[in-house]
Amino acid sequence: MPRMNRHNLYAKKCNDLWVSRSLAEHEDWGIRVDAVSSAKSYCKFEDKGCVYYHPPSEDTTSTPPRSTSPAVIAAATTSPISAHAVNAPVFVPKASPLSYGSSPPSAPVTHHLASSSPSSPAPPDYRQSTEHYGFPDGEQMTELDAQFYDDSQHFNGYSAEYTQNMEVPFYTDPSQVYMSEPLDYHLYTPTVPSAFVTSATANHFVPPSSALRQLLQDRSYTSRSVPFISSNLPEELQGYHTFAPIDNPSPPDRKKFFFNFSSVVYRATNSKDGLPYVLRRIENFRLMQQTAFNAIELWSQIRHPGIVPIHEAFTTRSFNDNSLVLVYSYFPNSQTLFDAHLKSRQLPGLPQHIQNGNRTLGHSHSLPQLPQYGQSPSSQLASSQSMHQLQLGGIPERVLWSYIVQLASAIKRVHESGLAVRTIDATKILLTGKNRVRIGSCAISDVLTYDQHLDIVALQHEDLQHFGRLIFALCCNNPQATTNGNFQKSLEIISKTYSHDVKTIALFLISKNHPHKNIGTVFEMISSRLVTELDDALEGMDRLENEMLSELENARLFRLLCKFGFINERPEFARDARWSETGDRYIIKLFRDYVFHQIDERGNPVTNMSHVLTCLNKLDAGTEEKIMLVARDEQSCLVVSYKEIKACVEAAFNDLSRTA
Ligand SMILES: Nc1ncnc2c1ncn2[C@@H]1O[C@H](COP(=O)(O)OP(=O)(O)OP(=O)(O)O)[C@@H](O)[C@H]1O
Repeated sequence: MPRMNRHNLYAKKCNDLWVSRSLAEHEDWGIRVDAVSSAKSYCKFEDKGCVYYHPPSEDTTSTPPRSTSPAVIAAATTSPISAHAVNAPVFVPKASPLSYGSSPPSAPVTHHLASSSPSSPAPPDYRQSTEHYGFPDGEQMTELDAQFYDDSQHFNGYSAEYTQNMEVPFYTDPSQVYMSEPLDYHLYTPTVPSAFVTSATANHFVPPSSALRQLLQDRSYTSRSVPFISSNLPEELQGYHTFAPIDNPSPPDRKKFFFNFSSVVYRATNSKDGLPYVLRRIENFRLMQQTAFNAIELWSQIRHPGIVPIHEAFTTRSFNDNSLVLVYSYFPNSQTLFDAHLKSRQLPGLPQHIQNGNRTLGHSHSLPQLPQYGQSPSSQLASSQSMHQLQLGGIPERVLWSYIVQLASAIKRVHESGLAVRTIDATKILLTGKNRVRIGSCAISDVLTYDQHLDIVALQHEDLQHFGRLIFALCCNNPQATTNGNFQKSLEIISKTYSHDVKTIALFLISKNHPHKNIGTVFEMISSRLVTELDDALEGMDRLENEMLSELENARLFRLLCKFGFINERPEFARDARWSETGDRYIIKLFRDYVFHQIDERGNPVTNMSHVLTCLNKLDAGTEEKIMLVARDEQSCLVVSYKEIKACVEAAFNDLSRTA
């Protein structure tokens, strides 16, 4: 004997518009019904032991003559349940052991739940009094009910894109009768109309919605990935544990950026806050005086969107040498500008993952890779000028100006703090998001040269020169664009492929003895570009706000699910039927079954997220819509509104909270 359809969404009445359903049900029971020939069908086994309810025969007087027209059959078997059809009386199980409770998703009600107010002193035991909520045979839907069910025609505030994704029917066969549950706009936080903030197109700083989610997933995956634990690394060091090297080249390729000291970068987790950090270790450096760390104090006060924040520094012998370790914020999946723009072009033909060398952490290999942050998305290829710039190996001018503005702003902050950056180099500037750059490895040079008493103005001049060299390198796709006799050729490339303003600012920055050379003058020169940058940044902010708005729903539903988790099946009340099986809690239990434990006509679990989302949102909004909840023994059912269930959930939760 097949399993009973305990929470079937359809009324199982062997008549009328339920013909396709009843046919299936009969087949379930091994009884063939071969006489379905009209919209007003009949059951051939009505008088031969059919287990289903058959309405009284007076109905048949108004039955139109049977038609054998295929069109009529199709209409009868494929049309979704209509408002009128829902009006038909719902099967109320009598004493027969073979009768099944049935619950359409929303049932017309004329009998209301007497009282489910959380404040009622003694909630009724609904299991004992459910007859009141059944439908007497032949009861008709009121005009009000009909209007109510016509609600499905109302405006659906969700975008077509969303509903397409979410409204997956419960059953695979679309011809089956299923009352769709439109997502009602007032149950949700309305999103900003796409005419104002489009989420499908890329902003200069924010990729399209789907790519943004993927990007964040990838970052989160990288942050949480369990690193390969090397036996050479300390297990614990100054409150950091789980060390993993990030993308460090093997010794022969390793450059000595910091005054002939080589450095290694690790990711490690801080025991205090549990967050991942980047630890840059300067190998074989012996710090002689504590005063060298004064620079760290100054740098740690600088908070700027264009600078990787430094947190602390310490010396250690845990790596079997004298090492200096500086701790920075971790930006998962970031790349250096060198890796993003210069390295890949230097080795044409080699796949990126090979060019990336022995990358250990930093990019999630097992997840599909997004286009690299800095590499040109199609929107950046729009102009033929950008195309030309890319063909020649440089980066699109819009991206270049974005980098110039961000880096200039970061340099300005540092110079105004009386410091010099000293790490303006493609290998030390990180691309941490779409067209977002941050200067990394700050403060190291200051610690390493703490005893040299260098002239800060000269160092700031040097910063600007390095800035100019970086622009040349990015435009010409050549890290040595200004050295080794390449300067004239590089200048020609810039003149041909970029605007006059790029050439002017690049030349100004690398010039040696310009009388007014400082970061303030740089800003005067690039002022016209700031507006575009600001506009794009603000537009990106709107986009992100909009993305966040759609996530607000998650919090609502999560809170609801938590409450269900607290209330349902509490072990300490397992034997206390008065608590868990009566009143509010009983309704909540049945509602939980209604939401999560639906089964289809074959007895298979229905795992339709759309149904769950719709129900939970209606519950959270506390709508007046009524649903029929069927007891697990299928001997009784309740008709309650979402509003009443909401009150039950609140009451039960408050009840628990009070005793907590
Ligand atoms: N704060 C950070 N967050 C995330 N990743 C970082 C951070 N700082 C550096 N990295 C990553 O660590 C890796 C190594 O950085 P490093 O500065 O050593 O680059 P490099 O190109 O190997 O330079 P060098 O040749 O000087 O060692 C780079 O892939 C970089 O993206």
